[in-house]
Amino acid sequence: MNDSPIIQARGVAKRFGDFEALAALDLEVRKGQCVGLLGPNGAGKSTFIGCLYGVVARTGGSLEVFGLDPAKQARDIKRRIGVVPQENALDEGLTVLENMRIYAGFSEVPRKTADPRIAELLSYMMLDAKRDATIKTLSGGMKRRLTFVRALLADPELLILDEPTTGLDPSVRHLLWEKVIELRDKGKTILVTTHYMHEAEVLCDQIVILDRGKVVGTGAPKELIEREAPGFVGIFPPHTDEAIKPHLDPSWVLFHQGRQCCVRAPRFDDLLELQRASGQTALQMRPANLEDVYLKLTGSELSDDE
Ligand SMILES: Nc1ncnc2c1ncn2[C@@H]1O[C@H](COP(=O)(O)OP(=O)(O)OP(=O)(O)O)[C@@H](O)[C@H]1O
Repeated sequence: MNDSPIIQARGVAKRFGDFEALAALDLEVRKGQCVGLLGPNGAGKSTFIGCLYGVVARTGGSLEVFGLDPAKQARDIKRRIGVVPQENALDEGLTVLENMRIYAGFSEVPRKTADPRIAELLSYMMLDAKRDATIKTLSGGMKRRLTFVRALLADPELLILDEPTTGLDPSVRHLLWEKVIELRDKGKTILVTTHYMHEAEVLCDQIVILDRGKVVGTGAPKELIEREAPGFVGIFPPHTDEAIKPHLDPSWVLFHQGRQCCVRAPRFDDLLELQRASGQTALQMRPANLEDVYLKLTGSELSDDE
């Protein structure tokens, strides 16, 4: 069995003039993995996706997708990738079916199989009743569902989802998650960018966190939490820092989320003791999660002495 990686990036760099959008990015994605690429706006996620797809020319490093170089063999790679871009890019004046047919043509789906495949996918995403509706009459959630199944037309080996659920209501988000999990369980390889940490925890078995073009953290969600931000977080109301600070153990971490004052401590009981000693009541106490890791690694977690 060929178990070479689907994506192998070594030291991938991209400069736009003097600006370094990606600096020496290493990433390996194996068949059947769902890998999440996280990072603040401008971290370089879309630039990397562009490099994979051959639309952005990297300026350094080596990159292979299915063992091929996107700088030289983009066409062969594109044929095997399905992309859900940040913007839906549907033709608003045409119907659902017309959009799917046009895309089937781009994706080189043979004419004979295109219509049955389109029918199957519209039904898969519960869009069959909208087959003849014009795109401009669809809701945002329907357009996103259509963009999602459009990416599946050629039954791609690798699916790239660029912020697939941004701005969607929770019911559509959950539907898309269900479908991504189904595809992952069937052995599809998936690369997803997202700003939703919970989405990354639900979908991804590996996470890569980028900040200003550099990898700042990588691992399975649970591993990352254990390594970077273990324990429990108490979220206290604004302006409670002064009351809390004298009661902190040096090993605990004080940081801010907006104006709220947060404390991460190893044990839940530590937070109960902190409440008692400081006379402050936490708004919420919860196990640390990927958001805590993200805030720490991308520099948003301000420690006491910063
Ligand atoms: N064609 C370009 N010319 C100059 N700079 C660019 C170009 N494309 C991207 N950049 C810059 O490269 C950096 C990385 O951008 P990129 O779109 O990859 O970030 P991102 O992580 O995808 O952000 P977002 O979450 O907002 O989509 C940004 O500072 C962006 O302004």
